Amino acid sequence: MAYNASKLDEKTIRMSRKELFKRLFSYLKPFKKTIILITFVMIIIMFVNLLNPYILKISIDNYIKNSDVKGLLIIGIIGIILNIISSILSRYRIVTMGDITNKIVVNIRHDLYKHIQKLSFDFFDERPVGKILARVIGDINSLQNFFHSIIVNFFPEILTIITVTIIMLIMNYKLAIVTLLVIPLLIMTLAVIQILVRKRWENFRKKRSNLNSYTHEEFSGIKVIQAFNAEKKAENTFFNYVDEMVNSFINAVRLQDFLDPAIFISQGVGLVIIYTYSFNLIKNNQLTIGELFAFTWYMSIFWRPIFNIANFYNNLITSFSAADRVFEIFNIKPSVKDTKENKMPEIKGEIEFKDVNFSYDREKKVLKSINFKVKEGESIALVGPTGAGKTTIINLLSRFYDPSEGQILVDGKDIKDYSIESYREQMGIMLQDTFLFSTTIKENIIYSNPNINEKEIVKSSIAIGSHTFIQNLEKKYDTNVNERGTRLSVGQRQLISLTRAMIANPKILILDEATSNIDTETEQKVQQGIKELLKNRTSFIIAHRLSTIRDCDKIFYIDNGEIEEMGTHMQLMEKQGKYYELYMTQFKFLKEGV
Ligand SMILES: Nc1ncnc2c1ncn2[C@@H]1O[C@H](COP(=O)(O)OP(=O)(O)OP(=O)(O)O)[C@@H](O)[C@H]1O
Repeated sequence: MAYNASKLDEKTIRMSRKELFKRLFSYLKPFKKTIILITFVMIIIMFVNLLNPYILKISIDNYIKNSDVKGLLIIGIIGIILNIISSILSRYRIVTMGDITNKIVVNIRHDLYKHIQKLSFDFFDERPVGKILARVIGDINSLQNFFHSIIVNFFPEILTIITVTIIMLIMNYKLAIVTLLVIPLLIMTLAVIQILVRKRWENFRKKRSNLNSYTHEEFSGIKVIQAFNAEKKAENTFFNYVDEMVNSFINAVRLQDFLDPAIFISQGVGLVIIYTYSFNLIKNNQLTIGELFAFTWYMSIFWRPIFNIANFYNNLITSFSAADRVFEIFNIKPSVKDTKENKMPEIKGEIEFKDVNFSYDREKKVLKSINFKVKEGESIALVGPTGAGKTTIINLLSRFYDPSEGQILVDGKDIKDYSIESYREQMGIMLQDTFLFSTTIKENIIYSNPNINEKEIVKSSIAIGSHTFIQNLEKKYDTNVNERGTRLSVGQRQLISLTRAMIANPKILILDEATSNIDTETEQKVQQGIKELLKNRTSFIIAHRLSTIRDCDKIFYIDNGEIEEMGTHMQLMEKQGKYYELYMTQFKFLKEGV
């Protein structure tokens, strides 16, 4: 838990190779037919490639040796035609494979995006957004190499190695066996490098993810950095992250660079063995010159796929750590379980919390035995000190989290038993963090109800009090608000966000500090609008300014995760308890302030 910091390396859970391959290969299934066609094309290409040395052998042993120019010409033309066909097919194969690998990567990214969207708040609590981005973008891009290598290189190369080995064995089995002697040594070297390198690539990905997360956070908080003249400090931290990433990269690459020399040495040793051994065979007439030329050509055809497979192997090792990171997220199930098939019927609005306990981190209890029942259409205010648990009650009612213990009933039904979508579409939620998207005001308002018409938008905006300032903007409702709505003042953002919640026409309305940043004069107007819109809906309002919630049907005073007092404003004032104290403090403060 609680891993949400750029500098903390993520813990990745390694999957077994079998499981990884199973998951990766499942993405090849939709392209089965094209892959079969491509494999067929590849076999033709391979056949032509393997024929070339044989054509050379015939040319030398049959035509050059006997000075048969006509025969040489014919076999030359056949060779050229075959190679032209092979080149055309090669081009087709490369273009088609590129297309397939791109599509596969799009599919994985799409699936991952859809999956992450369904994950519950605790998933996002536990990791910085930058680290999620690193997986959705960087790690998935690395998988493209894997698929490209596996389809473009791996299968045809394996096929080539097998066929060339058979040809070499048929041509001269003694020479072939001698040639293959170096292979076990090579495989052992590759295996050792693989074991060591995988860990280093894993480390590189973690460092890259940290850098991603830090950069994302720094640019999001650039105003704070500039306000506190902290550019230099931020820059130094940034370069530390870059250094860590570069070092981890060099560490991995250094080890991986042993792969190529290992292959070169094996190939060199193989050639020396062939020439030494074939010298005696030719002397004893057990091998012709043409056969030797053809054999060495086959040898080079044999080593080319080994090089390519080693490259593929490189990709595979780097892709394993990327795949681990991608599929690890796929394995995370939303902690808030969705009962998709069970649609929530139309909500009337009776809400009951039955012995609800909750903890974000399974350690510290944030809500303790919360019990209350609210009638249909009532407005409830949640008040109390900072960190008391007010937003947490709203989070549970909105099903952003599920209670650790107890039940939340709406119209007598446990909300856990119904689909989240069918439940939330009957709610209007305005969160404390008024988040606007970088699009127009209109798009932001209709986010909760895309089918609403212009007239309704204006009507709601007038009721909430956002219409006047929107009319004064250069493009009115079509004005772009910039990322997170920075084009608007904080109060204006709240008004837009409030209009968005209202436009959802919800049965349950939740307003968390809806008017905390709006000036007193506008607020009075907004209060009137809110009052209108609260009619016929059950609503929960969190407010620190108590003047705004005096008229609510019930007020809950929350402290330290418990409901300490409950009643109307008048009842709680008469009781002269904690609510009374808070109210009087604010009242006195305002009076003195005035
Ligand atoms: N995502 C989270 N992960 C862990 N702890 C959390 C999380 N959100 C809130 N908390 C903790 O839960 C407690 C209750 O927080 P909550 O946001 O419900 O308080 P609040 O009454 O709404 O406060 P405020 O009036 O300041 O908004 C606090 O101690 C807070 O630190």
